[in-house]
Amino acid sequence: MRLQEIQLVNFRKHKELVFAPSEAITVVYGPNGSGKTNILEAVHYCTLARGLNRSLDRECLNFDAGYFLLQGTFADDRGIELSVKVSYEKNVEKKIFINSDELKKYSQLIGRIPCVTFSPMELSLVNGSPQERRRFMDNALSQTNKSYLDDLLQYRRVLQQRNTLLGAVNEKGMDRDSLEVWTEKLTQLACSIVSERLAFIERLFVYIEPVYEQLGLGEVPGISYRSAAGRHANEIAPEELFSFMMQRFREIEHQEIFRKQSLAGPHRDDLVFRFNDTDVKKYASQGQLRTFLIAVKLALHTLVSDTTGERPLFLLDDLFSELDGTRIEKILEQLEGAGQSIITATDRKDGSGVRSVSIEDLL
Ligand SMILES: Nc1ncnc2c1ncn2[C@@H]1O[C@H](COP(=O)(O)OP(=O)(O)OP(=O)(O)O)[C@@H](O)[C@H]1O
Repeated sequence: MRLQEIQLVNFRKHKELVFAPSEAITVVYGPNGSGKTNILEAVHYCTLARGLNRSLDRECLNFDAGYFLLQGTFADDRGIELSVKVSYEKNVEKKIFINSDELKKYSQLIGRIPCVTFSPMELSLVNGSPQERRRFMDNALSQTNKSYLDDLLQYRRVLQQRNTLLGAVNEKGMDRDSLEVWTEKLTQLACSIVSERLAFIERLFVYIEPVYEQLGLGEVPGISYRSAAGRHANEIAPEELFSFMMQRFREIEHQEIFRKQSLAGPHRDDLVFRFNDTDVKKYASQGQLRTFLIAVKLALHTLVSDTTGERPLFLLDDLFSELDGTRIEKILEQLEGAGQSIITATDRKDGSGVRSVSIEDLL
């Protein structure tokens, strides 16, 4: 998948801007605060119906404007074009159109234009809270697996119902039989989510290893799933997962009623990233942390590409900072074979397959 052209009207800093990247690597360079990330964010809107780093629609509206409009033209690897329009008016829900047809739900856009991002804010995936890592798995899986997204949305609804019920048992002494029904429902969905996540992590690791090998830095990555259900879920046979989780819920029922919330399940699970057999979060340097995140994203890019048959768009914000020259060259070498990448940086970068575009020339 590649972006042919995008037009921005009243989006963030840009009143009007047209950007047409090259088919391989484009580096958009310029001073801090000149609006480079704003362009990546606009592309991200057209692929995932939202801005980068969970920004709100109204935050993306230019300070002096009452609406913003984005129009992107994409072409898949077979050359079939797809146009996406996102329009937002102050205090009104945004509208998204694919080839002029308005989408009923934003989730209909997910997966149509596969996209992988790297942004310094995403370093929290490696060194931040478990929620960030769960979000990473959920976003990645939702792009490639529609039934995962359905299960996840249903799981969230059931979780809410069960938490309400736990509250009712606690406060009003409600009968626990109905709790058992909701525990079963929750466990069924939890099992499919955890199984999909485990398979995803296993596959992702298969892709991370060669990325690190090609980087040739002598650093060895590792990744594992940590289940709030007690022990490493990847040690449990899939057919035993349901009874294992049900048993776990029985064990913690008193605690759950006391706290009025569900204390086990995929909404509490985590990932552990390792590096040379130590926890990345605790021992990696800034540059190593960034390299780890980039390696995860390069691996994800290949995984999505192999799963969907379509090479995702690669959006990389502020890619080069805190990386030494060797790391930058090695990463660019890997991006060369990855389809279209759009990178932002403060300085121009020249090299094979790389086109540098000054932000000033776009304004
Ligand atoms: N809604 C908005 N309306 C107008 N200007 C905005 C809006 N949101 C952000 N900006 C401006 O956009 C600029 C930031 O743009 P952006 O993050 O794209 O910069 P950048 O070139 O990527 O910078 P850096 O190199 O520091 O990452 C800031 O000057 C900010 O004030």
